[in-house]
Parts: sequence; structure tokens; C-alpha cells
Amino acid sequence: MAPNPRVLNAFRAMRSLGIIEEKVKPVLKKLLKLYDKNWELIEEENYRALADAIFEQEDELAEEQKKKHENTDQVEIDEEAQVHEESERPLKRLRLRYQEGNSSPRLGGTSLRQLEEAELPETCPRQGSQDITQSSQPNTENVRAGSLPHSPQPLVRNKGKQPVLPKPLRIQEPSQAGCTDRTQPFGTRVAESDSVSPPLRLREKGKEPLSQIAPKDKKSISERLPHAVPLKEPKLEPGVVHLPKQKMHNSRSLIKPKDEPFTDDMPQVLVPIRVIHPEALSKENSSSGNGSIREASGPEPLALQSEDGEDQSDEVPGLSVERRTNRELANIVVESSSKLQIASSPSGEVKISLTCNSAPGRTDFHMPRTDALLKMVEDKCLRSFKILDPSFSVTKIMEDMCECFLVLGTDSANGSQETIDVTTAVDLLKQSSALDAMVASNGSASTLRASEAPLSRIPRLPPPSSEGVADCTQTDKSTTDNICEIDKEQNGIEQENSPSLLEVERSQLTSGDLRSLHDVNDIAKGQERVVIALVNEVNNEHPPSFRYVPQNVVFQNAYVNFLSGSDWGKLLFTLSCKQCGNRVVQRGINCKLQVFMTPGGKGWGLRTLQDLPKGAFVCEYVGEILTNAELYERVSQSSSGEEHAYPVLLDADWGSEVVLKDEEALCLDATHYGNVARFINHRCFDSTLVEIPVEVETPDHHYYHLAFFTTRKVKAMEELTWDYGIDFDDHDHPVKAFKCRCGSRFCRNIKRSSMRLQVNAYVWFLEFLATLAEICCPSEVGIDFQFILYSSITPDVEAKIGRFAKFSIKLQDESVDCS
Ligand SMILES: C[S@@+](CC[C@H](N)C(=O)[O-])C[C@H]1O[C@@H](n2cnc3c(N)ncnc32)[C@H](O)[C@@H]1O
Repeated sequence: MAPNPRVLNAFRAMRSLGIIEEKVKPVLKKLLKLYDKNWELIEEENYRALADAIFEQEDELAEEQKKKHENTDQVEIDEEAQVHEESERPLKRLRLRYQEGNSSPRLGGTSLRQLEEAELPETCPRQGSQDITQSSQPNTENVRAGSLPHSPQPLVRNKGKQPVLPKPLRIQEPSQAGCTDRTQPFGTRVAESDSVSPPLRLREKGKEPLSQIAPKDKKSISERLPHAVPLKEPKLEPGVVHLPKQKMHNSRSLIKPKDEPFTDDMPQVLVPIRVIHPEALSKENSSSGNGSIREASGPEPLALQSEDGEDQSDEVPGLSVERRTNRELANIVVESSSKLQIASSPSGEVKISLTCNSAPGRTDFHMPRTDALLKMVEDKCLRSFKILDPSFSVTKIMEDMCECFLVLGTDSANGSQETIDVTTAVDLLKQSSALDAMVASNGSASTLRASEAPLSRIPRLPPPSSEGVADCTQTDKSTTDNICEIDKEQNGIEQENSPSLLEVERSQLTSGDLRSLHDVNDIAKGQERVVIALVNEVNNEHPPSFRYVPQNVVFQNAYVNFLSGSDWGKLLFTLSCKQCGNRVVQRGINCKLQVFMTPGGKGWGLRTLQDLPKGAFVCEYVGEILTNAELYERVSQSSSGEEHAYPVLLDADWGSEVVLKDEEALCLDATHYGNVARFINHRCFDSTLVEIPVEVETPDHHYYHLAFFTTRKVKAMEELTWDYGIDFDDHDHPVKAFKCRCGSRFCRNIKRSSMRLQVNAYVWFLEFLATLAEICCPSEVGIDFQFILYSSITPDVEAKIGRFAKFSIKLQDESVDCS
């Protein structure tokens, strides 16, 4: 009998991850049984469930073996335990989470045992309710999730949530007819003087009572801070964008993007992130000028340098000893001259090992080097890991996954040694943003981290001071020409407090750039692939004061976890799901944009100079990564909300029962440091952009990027807008929302008659249902929704709803009670 092609495909998929058939077979059998032969569940996400189940089984086997070993030699136990504890801790913690019924919202993170316990129909990742909340995305044509009648978010998040298997992203880039991914909204600012601008608030989903995320005994930042923009989920072309999970937000929260990352099950090691800056790959040629693609002239400036390496963990309340230790370790590793080796033996075994030699001459990291710490590094890092099976090929994976011109080592085909010196690897890595992402987001424990050392990382900023950015505002305002001079003192302060930051910026800017804060011909000062001009044809307002950074920067205590694991299989598998989204975001802005003074009183805005297709990546929301506590501090210290109109909360603890403290939860504040996204204005309805969270460095939920994608075709010169999700009726908010001038038909800031509101609510609801049906019931499944529409609904709304075949619409001359 001919082999089942689906089985063969499964084998093939696993083979590409380095898993041999012998290992696949039993697990596949089991899964098929569990899933009642529902192949789709197995095939989803490039066989993620299968791969995870295999990995899980391997882990369990290893655990068993370890136990056996422990029983036979008690003496060895102690030593072994010491050695293994560090690397295994994350896994243990992970399991603990599962045991506690915490997150693991995805099938991918579910063990076989769990699968057995689970009721398949319930856990089906395609089940409507989960996917719906996850993916309902506001869009011109579809429901604005934010306006949907969501039920209140339970206090305990995600408990009982069914696993959700995100579909692989299929990204289109603007240059190639569109891109996709996930973005995130942000804040508000006082455009005119009629209101105080609140920080960007969570996208309020209609007027639902949104859940309290904070512990009862303590007001979280989201409660204390004013308006924030809630995350809304894009509903782009089915199959094109993978939509993040959506959560309810406290209407007082700042923006909290939700996503359903792929690797809830991955082990974590808490170490400071050392993000490899996405180097632009090949630069595209073009003419310079407004919005044009910048012509490449040599290598892209290397990105931001890392934090200074100070033992800041000590300053961070609540940081565990483990975390500190890992931070120290990481610093030490970076500090040392390290050698990363990836090798495959003739028998096919692949090993990754790191050797660390103290480099006494180096002074660029401030972490004190002590013998004890170095010893720890040696104990815990100088190990080789058996990684994968014989069919695993470093070269192939790297080439396949990163589409880069990286060729690792030699003679992989004949099984001889492939060895990459870390320096060589780093040089090569610099040329591949995708590979950067891979290393950054999944670097195997302490192994790959070493390779980051020479690369750029998220810079850590000194606290803002009165002489710092704020002064620059003054300088900026007083400048009459188009250039805002940087306050000299600011530089001095930064130099003193954070030499690394200055160094980073120097590496990014020409000496001429260093002198100017804003160049209206290119506010990005050459840091983006494109030139972004700023024009003001409306009034005399000067360019705003902030420092342009193309990439997020870390402020003070913000602590970004670096998820890692010693399992390359997991690493690569995860990447295979995420690479597209990450890559498109990391490549940076690729379309022609312009900052302009809006004629409608919204202040500066952002527009496109070229037609954009639906689903095109526009830009990332870049700012300072702060803890919520730091943001609160900033906001409470500022006299007006205006200067803090740009923060966005990251939903750092979604997918977990654990409520992060304000000292741990993160947000992005583009007030002082930001990119072009800080100019994107709010629009209540029919906004052109949607925000999508993208995990680039780490698949945990603590930190991620926010990327903006178009929700529809956007014409050249159209303003790019985003629904901040502000509840303009929330008058209890500590900070009053700005008066919305979005001008959209369904502006939420316009007083309407109750009848009108009722109609609006009803329309929103219908749109929601339509989206829901579209997402969870693809065409092959019919849902016969019967709607009775209020007859005064305009023909275009009717058409919009009517286009979903699943809906049959009946018009009546009766009012509909929307409640
Ligand atoms: C993230 S900033 C957007 C850029 C801002 N317009 C500027 O000039 O820098 C958010 C601020 O812009 C203004 N804004 C954004 N959308 C608006 C809208 N629809 N109506 C009025 N003001 C708006 C508000 O002052 C808000 O606090």
C-alpha cells in the first residue's frame, strides 16, 4: 500500500527540524489517536503540535534517564544537580506553569499527557471563540474589535483558555505588494490646547467594563495612568496575517498589545536581553529625497549598543537572585572573549559549545569580573549540548530560514566538522537581519549569547533629567530654522551616565547628524532605509522635540527577558513560524512616508507618499522600554499630559495568571526617544493602520515589538491613522482625553442621539459577528446568522455586512434593541 502522503509530509517536516522518522512515528500515531485522525490539527503551523509533542517526549525521556542516573550514583547527583540546575530551571519552571494550569495557551506548548487529558473539540485551536477574540480585527471592512461587546475579562487571565495555534504568518512587504504582521497602537497628545493628552491608552473595546489586571491591593499603572490605547487586532486578509490574541483591557490601561506568541512552552532563562540589531540587508537603491528609499552606501550603521552592563538588577525591585545571577552571567559571557562552535560529527550529532576565556583587557562592559563569576560561567557555559539528530544541518537551516547568503562552515554534506568561530559568525550574522532575529530571539542559553557580544543590542538609557531631553524641547522650540540643536548638556549627561548610549548613537549618526536633532529633510537622520521628510504647510509650528531612534531603547529598570533554550529544534521550529513577521519588521521602514502638519488640528501626522496595499508593513512603534512604574513616575511628575502622549503599554503578562508588577511590566514611551510612528494620529473608525505585536527577540510575553500594518489599500498622500482605542466617555480618567478630530463617520467623541448610538452599536456588533464568522467558519462551513437590521442603516453598511455570505439580512422597519 502506498504510504499516506500526509504521513510522508509529516516526516518531511520533522526531518527539516532534524527529527528522524523513528522518533516521529510513535508520537504521530499517538497524536492521530488523540486528535481522532484530525490531520489538520497536526499539520497546522507547520506541524507544530507534532514537533512539540516530540520535544516534550524527549524531555521526559531525558528526565527519566536523569532520574535513573541519580538513583545509581548519589554522589554524582549533587554535582550533576549543580551543573544542570541552571540550564534546566527554565524547563522546570515551565512545567510548573503547566501544572498550575497557567498559560500554555497553545497546543504547541502542550505535552502529550496534556493532550490526552484535553478534550479535543475544546482544545481545537480553530475553535471560534478563542480565535475570534484573538483575531477579530478592526478594519474598514471588518469589525473593530475594540467596539465589540466583549464580555468582561476575567480577573484570572487565560485560565481555561483553549490552546490556540496561530497560523504561520505570511508577510507581504510593501515593496512586494504588501506585508503583514502585527502592530500596536499608542498614545495621545494634545494637539491643540483644548485638552490634556493622556498617554496612549488601551484600545477600549467599546464600552465594556474591562478587566482589572492589577492586584486588588495595588493600583497598577494601567489604572493610575490615564488613557491608553488598547490593542486591536488586525483582521487582514485571511491567511495573510496571523492575528494576535486579543484581550480585554482596562479602559484606564495604557496600550497593551496582545499576541499569541508561539513559544509559551519554551524554557526561559532570565537574562538581560542583548538584542542584535537587525541590520538592513542589502540596501535598495533609490534616489534620495522625501520618502525615497535611501541609497545604500556601504554597510548599514550598526545599531544601538547595549546597556552598559552595570549590575542594574540590584536596583530592580523584585528581581530574583536567579535573575541577577543570569544577568551577571550574561554580562560575563559577553565580556569574555568567547568562542562559539557549532559542530556536526560524522555520526551526525550536532553540538553547540561555547568556550569562554577571560579577556582582561576589555573594559567596555562594566560588570565586575570576579573569579567566582568566571568560574560559574565556566561551570555552566562550557558545555556541549547534544542538539539534534543526524539529519540536522546547521547550514541548511540557516540558509533556509534566513534566506541569507550565509554559508556556515565547510563540508556539511559529507558530515565533517562545521565550526564557526564566533567572530566569523558575528560578521556573517551582521549581514542577516533574519539571522539576527534568530540568535536574538532564541539564542540557546548562554551559547549563542556570546555571539551577540560584538553586535548591537538594545541600548539602555539614562534617566531623563531636567537638563536632558526636556531641555532639548526648549532648544527645539526656540530654534527658528528647521533644525533643532541638541542640547550640549544632554550629550554631556549621557556621556557621563551612559557612555554606551552615546557610543551607539555615534555609530549610527554621522558627526554632522550628531549636531542636529531634527532635519526636516530626514527626521530619521539616515537611520532608516528611507528618507522621511517633515513638512508643515499649515502653520509655524516647529518640528517636535524628541530623539529619533529606529529601534527600541531600554530605560533604566526595564528588564527584557531573553528567552532561551538549549534545544535547537524548538528554537528553529519557533523561528520557522515567526521568521517572516520578524524579518519584515526588522528590515524596517520600506515605504515612502512623510511627517506633515495636519490641517485638522491634530498636530503632526504621518502619511504615505505612495500607494500601499492592504497588509503592508509600515513601521514599528519605537520608543523607550520602560517599566510601567517608571512610566507612572514620569507621567505623575510631568506638569501636563502633553509630553507624555506617546506611551504604549505592552501586555507583559498576558497568557499567564501571574500579574506582573508595575515594576516588571513594560511599556514603550516615544516621548523622548521614538521613531516615525509617534506621529501616527488616532482615528476612531476606519483607521488605515492596525497594530500587531511581533516577537523578535524573545518569544516570551514580556517584551515584543509593535508593528503597524495597513488595514486596507491606502492611497498616496493619505494620512496613516490608528485607533488608539480611547474611551472618550470615560470621564473618570485622571487625564482627560484629547478632543478627537479624526473626522470619521463613527467618531466616538461625537455626541449623538441615543438612537444613533444604538444604531452604531448594532453595526459594530454585526461587524464583529461577521468577522467572527469569517475567522472561525471559513467558507466550507456555513453559519446561518439571521439578522434583522434596523432599516435606517445605510446601504453601505448593509453591503458591508451582506458581503458575508453566511449572513442573511432582513430589513424591517423596526428598531432593534441592541442591548
Ligand atoms: C502619538 S501623538 C500623534 C502625533 C501628534 N499629532 C504630534 O503632533 O506629535 C498623539 C497625540 O496627537 C494628537 N492626536 C492624535 N489623534 C488625534 C485626533 N484624532 N484628534 C485630535 N488630536 C489627535 C493628540 O494630541 C494626541 O495626544
